[in-house]
Amino acid sequence: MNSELNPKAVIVIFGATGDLAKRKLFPSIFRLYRNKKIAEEFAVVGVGRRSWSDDEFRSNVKSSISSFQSDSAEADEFASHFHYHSFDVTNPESYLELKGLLDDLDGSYNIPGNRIFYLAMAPEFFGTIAKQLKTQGLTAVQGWSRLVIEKPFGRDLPSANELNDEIREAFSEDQIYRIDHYLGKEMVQNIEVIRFANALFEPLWNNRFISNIQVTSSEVLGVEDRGRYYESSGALRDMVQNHMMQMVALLAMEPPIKLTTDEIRSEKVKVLRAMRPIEGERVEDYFVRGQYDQGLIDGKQLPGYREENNVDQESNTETYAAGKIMIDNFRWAGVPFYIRTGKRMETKSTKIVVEFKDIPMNLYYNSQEKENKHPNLLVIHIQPDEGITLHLNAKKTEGGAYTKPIRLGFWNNSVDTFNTPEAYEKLIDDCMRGDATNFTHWDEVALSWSFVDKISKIWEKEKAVFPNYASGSMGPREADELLEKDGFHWWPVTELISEQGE
Ligand SMILES: NC(=O)C1=CN([C@@H]2O[C@H](COP(=O)(O)OP(=O)(O)OC[C@H]3O[C@@H](n4cnc5c(N)ncnc54)[C@H](OP(=O)(O)O)[C@@H]3O)[C@@H](O)[C@H]2O)C=CC1
Ligand SMILES: O=C1O[C@H](COP(=O)(O)O)[C@@H](O)[C@H](O)[C@H]1O
Repeated sequence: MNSELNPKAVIVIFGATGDLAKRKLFPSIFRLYRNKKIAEEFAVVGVGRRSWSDDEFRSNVKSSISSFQSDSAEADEFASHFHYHSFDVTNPESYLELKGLLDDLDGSYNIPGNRIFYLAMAPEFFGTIAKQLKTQGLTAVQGWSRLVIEKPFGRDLPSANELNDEIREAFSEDQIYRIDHYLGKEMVQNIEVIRFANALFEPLWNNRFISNIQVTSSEVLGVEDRGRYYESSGALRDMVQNHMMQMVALLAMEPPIKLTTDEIRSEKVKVLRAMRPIEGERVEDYFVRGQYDQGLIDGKQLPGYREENNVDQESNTETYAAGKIMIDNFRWAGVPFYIRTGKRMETKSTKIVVEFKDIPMNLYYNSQEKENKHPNLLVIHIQPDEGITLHLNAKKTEGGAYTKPIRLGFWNNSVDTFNTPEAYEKLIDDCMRGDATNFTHWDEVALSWSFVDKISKIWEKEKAVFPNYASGSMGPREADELLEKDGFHWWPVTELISEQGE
């Protein structure tokens, strides 16, 4: 792992007048600046078509950080590092002007030619920008050049391949940082630590002791103003292909021989290769889709997906997906990894539940005392609360040989609330330091698309009976049946918390 501390660099944000830049990128850069994680000599160049002046751009930056700073001198100093350059990225001539600006900034901030090109724009522009950056000489610098690419990375394997070929003409794989913001989340990064730094878990982390693993990422928000994008995506492409599969890979991978980018990625790739392909008629046995209907959340009546802006009234797009992933290798043979994700669900929550098998003979359990049986669970709370709870059995105080479930908990929020870095902050920091561990390698992207494409091919061909779950629920009934037929049930995310949690 490369970790150059406090590197000096120019960050060029393509799409700097957009939503992502304002909500995530500027606040993250500000926190890095405040925590002295970037050198004082840094510059940010924003690119967009709008004809903003530097001052207009800087006031947009300042308004994006206003919620966590009140010192206007500090905000002014921070914003003074930001420069705006208006141009249409499809116009090749404009890149030479940008080059001139970057060279000047290198000189005035004493930056040794280190550049991050952050593409916070629609993917149709990624190939063009990458090509122009190379052909117009913006990457021919003394320092390093890195390309950060936002999602979506294609909408299937062929389109992802095409996009990859385009950007690979200008940047090598080790210069490309494909963002999966879940990999920047504190507790997602903690999966490896929980597994590989605890003598308690790793010996049990296999099909002899684990009965199933459940990964839930539920959202209360609907599709909001992203109907156009979402109609051509759906939950499978939007969440499963990237975030859900990455979490499964981290849960299932073998211990890497070293904590280096290549070793970790190589173990994740092996998991993705071992995933049983789900195709043809098997899709309905392994995967369930849903689309939200109207419903009540927090007392508010909300519209169904088909009534949202830019959504077809007969839309066949899924806003919910659940599935059973089987990893056909020695460690995991026979252990289902259940995943589910959806919009307009009961609660916003991302959790992993590792359910352990019962012990060979449980003295405290008989058929009359069914409620006594509580499997051991390890729950990794990813968001909104961050922590771990271990569900065990202890003696019931009221006499008799009865047990009661107890929980041992660790809550990250209560230790480190303010300082827990936001996902984008960590990822920008990693990229500045040249650490690509928490970004996805092309091999991971390709294998995930290959898995997901087989399912979407069937779903696109067969019209679903939608809508099939009410807003404010936990998804369609078929998702419960998916587990019931294996003798399991979803652990309700709202009941897995403790008083310290959500
Ligand atoms: N917003 C979010 O929360 C998330 C976004 N993403 C991804 O990030 C990317 C950006 O999303 P978002 O910020 O929401 O998008 P927006 O639509 O808000 O912003 C698009 C940006 O692209 C610029 N732009 C568009 N066309 C051109 C052009 N021809 N030349 C120069 N600039 C252009 C716009 O500038 P102008 O209007 O001034 O021309 C604007 O700055 C997308 O790939 C999206 O999928 C990923 C995860 C979350
Ligand atoms: O990538 C995406 O993620 C968000 C959910 O992210 P989270 O960090 O809030 O869990 C999702 O809303 C969006 O549709 C998707 O594109």
